[in-house]
Amino acid sequence: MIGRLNHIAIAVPDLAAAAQQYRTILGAEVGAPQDEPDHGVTVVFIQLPNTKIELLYPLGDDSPIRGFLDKNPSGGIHHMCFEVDDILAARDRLLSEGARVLGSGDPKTGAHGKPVLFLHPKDFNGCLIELEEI
Ligand SMILES: CC[C@H](C(=O)O)C(=O)SCCNC(=O)CCNC(=O)[C@H](O)C(C)(C)COP(=O)(O)OP(=O)(O)OC[C@H]1O[C@@H](n2cnc3c(N)ncnc32)[C@H](O)[C@@H]1OP(=O)(O)O
Ligand SMILES: [Co+2]
Repeated sequence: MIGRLNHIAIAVPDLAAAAQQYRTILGAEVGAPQDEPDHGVTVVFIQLPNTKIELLYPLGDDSPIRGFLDKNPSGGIHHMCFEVDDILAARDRLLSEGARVLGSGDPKTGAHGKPVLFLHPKDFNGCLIELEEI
């Protein structure tokens, strides 16, 4: 069911500083900040040869990553995103296996304009998993 690793997301306390670090010290190809109000974050994507890094910064008062940054003030790996062919079939299979799908359970449109869902970290060894339909 899960396919390629689409991105690894890192929540950061300073988005501009983190982007600059990846651009200069790590010599990576760094995109421009993208506000995603529907998700409560501003994101910066870093293109790598085999996947992407998604830098995350809270946007708005009820950002879902605010709590994470309060607990991890220096930042940290926030989630992994796997690609799936059919996100509704994936969701239904996960629910039938007892996994929790976060939010309403219906996919939202993610940063790439594709449907995404999130699975509770407590159900997957402490890792927050995002699924993105390709
Ligand atoms: C533009 C879209 C973009 C894209 O790629 O397309 C995105 O990726 S948007 C990314 C931001 N959106 C989300 O993360 C949505 C899903 N996340 C959530 O709904 C929340 O973050 C949630 C429910 C996972 C955690 O919320 P919160 O921290 O406020 O809740 P709790 O404090 O009750 O946490 C419960 C429990 O989970 C642990 N936790 C929280 N976040 C993570 C994490 N990222 N990885 C692993 N574990 C996490 C937290 O420490 C609590 O554990 P406990 O042992 O009970 O303390
Ligand atoms: Co993501």
